[in-house]
Amino acid sequence: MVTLKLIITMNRKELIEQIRTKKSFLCIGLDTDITKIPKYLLDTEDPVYEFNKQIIEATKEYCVSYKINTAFYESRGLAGWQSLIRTWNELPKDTFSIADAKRGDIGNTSEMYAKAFFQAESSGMSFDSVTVAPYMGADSVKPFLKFENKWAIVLGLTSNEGSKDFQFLPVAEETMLFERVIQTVSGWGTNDNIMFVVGATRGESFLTIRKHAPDHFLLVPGVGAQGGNLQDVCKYGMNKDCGLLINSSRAVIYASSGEDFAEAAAAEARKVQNEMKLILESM
Ligand SMILES: O=C(O)c1cc(=O)[nH]c(=O)n1[C@@H]1O[C@H](COP(=O)(O)O)[C@@H](O)[C@H]1O
Repeated sequence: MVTLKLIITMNRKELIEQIRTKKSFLCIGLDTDITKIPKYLLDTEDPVYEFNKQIIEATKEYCVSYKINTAFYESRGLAGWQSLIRTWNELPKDTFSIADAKRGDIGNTSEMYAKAFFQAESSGMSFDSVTVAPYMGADSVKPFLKFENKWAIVLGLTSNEGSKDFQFLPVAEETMLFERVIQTVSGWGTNDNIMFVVGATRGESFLTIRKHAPDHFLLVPGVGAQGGNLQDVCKYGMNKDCGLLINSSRAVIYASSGEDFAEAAAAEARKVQNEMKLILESM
């Protein structure tokens, strides 16, 4: 039985304050694969939760956000959902929480997905935000925007190779599909309840994205294991409020496969935070 924590949401102003206070815009991804965690943890009741708890404790001063990729939990059935709920419960109040579930369906189904990640009374979890795929259009995204103080983080331009299959297709003269997505989705909500995912591997495209979404926060995965460049992302993607949450998952949480995994994760997070501090100071 999991005891629910007091639910406190984080709005845009509070997120910006956290970035200024911690001098960090790092989001740590808890993509916790049970086959990759140190073997000694497998003797505990909930190894994935135990791993996450130690990672969170060791890294919380260096980041402003945690992103839990739900696939790593859903793939383990009931035990995985329990690890997910317990981990959500451990997330510090001063961090912005992201359920990276990439949901989106017809309206009444999207509403159920929103309840699954936002409404603790029904699901046991209340994340600040959930990642949403926009392919099914307005009625699939808007249900996520009906929840007060909650955010939809909509896929804009993704970091993977396959992003070239559709996202760069021209839909009008000098307009690519990802641009149309960002222009249109921006009109469905505000920069207080919509962010966009933009892959760090797309450094050159941040200028284009900022033309369409100058004030929105961007969630930027792809630094670390996928090789995206932090300096380039900041150069082209930052706005006056910082406007970026940079995610790193594997490079932080698997910095060591030994019993020192939490200290190694802290050292990696500190290294990225130090770089971010210098960038913020030079803004
Ligand atoms: O929405 C995402 O978070 C996401 C979008 C994207 O374009 N690329 C991408 O890598 N992600 C996620 O970001 C994380 C990246 O993990 P690392 O490559 O290990 O840092 C994973 O959870 C991915 O699912």
